[in-house]
Amino acid sequence: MALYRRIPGAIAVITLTNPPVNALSCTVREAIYETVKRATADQEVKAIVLCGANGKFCGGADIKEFSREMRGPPLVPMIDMIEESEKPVVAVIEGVAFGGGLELALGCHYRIAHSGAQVGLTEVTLGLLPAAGGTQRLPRLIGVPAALDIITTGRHVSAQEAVRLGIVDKVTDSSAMEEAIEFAKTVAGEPMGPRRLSLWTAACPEDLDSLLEGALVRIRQRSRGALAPVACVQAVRAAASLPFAQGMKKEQELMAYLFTSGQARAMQYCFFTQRAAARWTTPSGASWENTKARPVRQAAVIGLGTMGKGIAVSLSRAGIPVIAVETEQKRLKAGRKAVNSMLTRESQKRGLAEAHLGSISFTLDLRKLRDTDLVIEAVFEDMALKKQIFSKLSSVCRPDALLCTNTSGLNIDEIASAASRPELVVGTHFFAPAHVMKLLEVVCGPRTSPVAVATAMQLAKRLEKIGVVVGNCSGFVGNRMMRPYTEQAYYLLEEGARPEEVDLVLEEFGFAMGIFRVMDLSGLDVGWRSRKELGLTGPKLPPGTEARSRGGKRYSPLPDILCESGRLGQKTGRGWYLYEKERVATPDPWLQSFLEDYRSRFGIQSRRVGQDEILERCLYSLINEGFRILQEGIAASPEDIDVIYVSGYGWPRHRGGPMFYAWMVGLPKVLDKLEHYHRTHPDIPNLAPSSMLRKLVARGSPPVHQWRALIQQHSSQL
Ligand SMILES: C[C@H](O)[C@H](C)C(=O)SCCNC(=O)CCNC(=O)[C@H](O)C(C)(C)COP(=O)([O-])OP(=O)([O-])OC[C@H]1O[C@@H](n2cnc3c(N)ncnc32)[C@H](O)[C@@H]1OP(=O)([O-])[O-]
Repeated sequence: MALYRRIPGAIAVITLTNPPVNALSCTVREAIYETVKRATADQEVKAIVLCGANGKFCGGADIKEFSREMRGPPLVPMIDMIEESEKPVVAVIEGVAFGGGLELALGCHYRIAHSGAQVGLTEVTLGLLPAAGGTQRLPRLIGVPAALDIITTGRHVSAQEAVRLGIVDKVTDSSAMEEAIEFAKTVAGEPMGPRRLSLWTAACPEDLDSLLEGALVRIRQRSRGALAPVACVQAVRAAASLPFAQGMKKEQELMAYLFTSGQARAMQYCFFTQRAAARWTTPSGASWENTKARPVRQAAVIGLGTMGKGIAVSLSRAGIPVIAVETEQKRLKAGRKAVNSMLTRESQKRGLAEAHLGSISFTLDLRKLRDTDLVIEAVFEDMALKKQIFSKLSSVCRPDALLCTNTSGLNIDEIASAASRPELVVGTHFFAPAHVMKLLEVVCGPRTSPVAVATAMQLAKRLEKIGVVVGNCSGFVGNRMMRPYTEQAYYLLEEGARPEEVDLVLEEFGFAMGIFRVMDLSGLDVGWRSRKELGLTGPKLPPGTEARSRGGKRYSPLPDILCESGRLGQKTGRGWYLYEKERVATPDPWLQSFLEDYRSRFGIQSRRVGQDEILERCLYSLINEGFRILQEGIAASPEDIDVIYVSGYGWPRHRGGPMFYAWMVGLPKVLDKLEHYHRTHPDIPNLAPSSMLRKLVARGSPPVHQWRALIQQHSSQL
């Protein structure tokens, strides 16, 4: 809908009305055509003001319409009609002007923004490109370099930066509407020719080719294999080198190619599943709709290690006062110093005023937590230590305080058994660095109450994180699926592959980093500690245990041997790679001869391992574990698993997520390959296809959004 009204001063006001974000649905487009025609035809109207209802200008084209047959009037001629108006059209940008919303504003002759507004051509984040003239008008308005950056990244641009770049003509702290109306009166009657961007020429640097080549290099580093950003570069090249009409033709051609691509489907799937994750439910019937979260006015963090520091900064950044607790003065002092410098960097980076930050106090005294609403324990991954802390917290905290643990895989219910109110114990699994990573696994134990889940999910939203509710099992969802993936990587090395070969395949697939480079970055000792905790190596391993078998299952001692020899990754300059120059991984000849010795020691015949096998064994074993997790009800839906992997484990967005990817590849193929690899490696039981996968194939591989209904027939642990 678009409302039309006349106001004094010969002004017509057109208001886009399509909550919640005034998306340019078919109905809205029809209404814009109608109202703009009416205003331009009305002799008494001297200027037009275009705005959006509910404090938002426009969230762009209606993404929900993309999976349906497109109906209604197209956007491009609609925007051309506005641009061709002889009467000035002034856009009032409040809240957001994203994608087609900004393109609509670029068709207007003037743009007035509120200081809190954000603009952007975000289509690339949906696997598309700006296809309503954005790739042609924005470079003409602000020049090729700035437009190239905004279009290829899809980043949100603040009003302050937008006026600096010239995207908007004016920014106001007061009413942008009133400002726009007064402004419209001042330009009424002026010729609009000079304000039509399609008639402008895009300012571009001498060496356009190296600018565009530079952008392509950054795209390859940032999102290897993604089609949309590359198409964006081609469209901007057209803006810099072709007349408007030809440039528009190029834009449309590129959009037609992207619109039906699997990558666009995958990225739009990510858009909606990320939002759906907030609509959590549990089999008990508790859900985001019927369970009220408790207020969190003050929080506490126990332990100022790597995770604790990041969690404290996230809470403070959200304006929540924090009490940070440590056990020793030395660690407290170091923690305080680190947290304060992280906060300073954060507030500078985000332009956050000191006033916005929640205060942080540091203490050795747990009793200071008596009035705290929520405590997050982030100490060493040791069950006994965590239980000790939860027992102490039960005696000092208010009986209704929420007790959260940041464990990355220990049993939530066992930790809860040490607390006087196990129903208020919930897992809040942050990802390193905790003040950067978006994902928060909210882990439910069998006794965790709905109010605890609701409060933790509300906290996730407040911290601008993506909360996903998962059940309680070793490694929860994310880390549990990483285990078979990592094990396969080790087995591939045993059988003849090299770390750089495995990593290349995974990076070509779209991961920013392959598994061996990731392990070297986070430190091989992290996995070593949890294998020791699980008794797979180290002091808990029964003497005489076969080197390459645990409980009748294949086991690779490769990473243990590296750790025992002090090769812990980047932090020791050696791991799976050599790091002579800081952070630059180079293949290590030592590792090559070590692997050859290892294979001959265990009588393993080395062979050339193909790229397909590397990809399939790593990804399909991870996906298979995902099906087991769905089967056991540890995750409520495949969509939740995909959100976890895309927002917490670097799974490339243009691949949708592991479960969506499996469906795109074809479930019968995944099943077939798993059966093949399991036959070849019967000592790796987690290669055996899960019954959920078999069931879905037997049911004709229904689309991902239909799996949930099938899963609910199984038992849920949520
Ligand atoms: C031709 C042209 O070149 C091309 C081709 C295009 O234009 S392509 C389109 C380009 N547009 C975008 O990339 C902007 C996408 N949206 C956002 O970034 C955010 O939504 C937001 C605007 C910053 C608001 O954030 P929010 O946190 O306040 O609320 P929310 O929870 O995110 O959203 C609230 C509800 O609105 C829904 N929604 C948001 N934007 C939508 C859109 N463009 N189309 C359809 N639904 C949309 C969303 O699914 C959710 O629904 P539900 O879950 O409640 O059922």
